[in-house]
Amino acid sequence: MERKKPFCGWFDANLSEKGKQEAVNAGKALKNADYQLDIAYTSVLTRAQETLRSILNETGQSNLEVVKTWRLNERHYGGLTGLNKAETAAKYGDEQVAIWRRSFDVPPPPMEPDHPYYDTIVKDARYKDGPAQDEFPKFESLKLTIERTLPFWNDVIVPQIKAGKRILIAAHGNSLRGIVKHLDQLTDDQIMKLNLPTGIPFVYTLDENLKPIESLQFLGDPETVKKAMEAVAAQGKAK
Ligand SMILES: O=C(O)[C@H](O)COP(=O)(O)O
Repeated sequence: MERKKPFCGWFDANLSEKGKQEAVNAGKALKNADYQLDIAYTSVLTRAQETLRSILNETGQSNLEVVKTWRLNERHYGGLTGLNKAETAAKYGDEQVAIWRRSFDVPPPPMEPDHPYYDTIVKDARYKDGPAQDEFPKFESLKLTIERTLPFWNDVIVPQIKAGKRILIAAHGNSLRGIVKHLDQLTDDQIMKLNLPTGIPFVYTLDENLKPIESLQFLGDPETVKKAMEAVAAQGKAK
């Protein structure tokens, strides 16, 4: 197991070598399933954009229209940003880290102006069109993440789906958990137990009322998906 995972949140980390390989594999899985796409959405963070680029290369659709928005960013991990997850668990306990990572509405501690990444993030030119400085997050729970992701889903993505477009979203564990919670109408308790695996695409086919015809379907064999979910969950354990 990899032991060096930091909380990234809005820190603009590059993909690891493993992440790059996972992105290629995700692209192959979509190609094998023969998905044709009309438009793609991603966050303003490099790791999601790199993932999307690899996927589109693999599927032979590198010219696809791509829309980037901070509203699909990973949740803002506040004062935990940059800290090693396993070391944080050793210091504060597995239970506290599980609350910070997966509780629905308990946010991590805030990112204060003396945090090493505060200026890098707040002053980053990619946020010039939003969020506004007085609304710029210092931390986000899943609840707060959903509050900024869902308006984009409803106002921008839903009209495209209604127009018959087939869409791809390359985003992050927690911004995607928000969309899954919304689509599958999961309770606050149910979403706490869901760890989305990295690098394994999942598919929704929606009916005319935008309700999933089937809930969350992964493009991977069940054993691989289960192991990948367990690996994500284990990142927050001291041992
Ligand atoms: O930003 C991060 O650190 C990860 O993308 C998601 O982290 P989590 O699985 O600990 O919530």
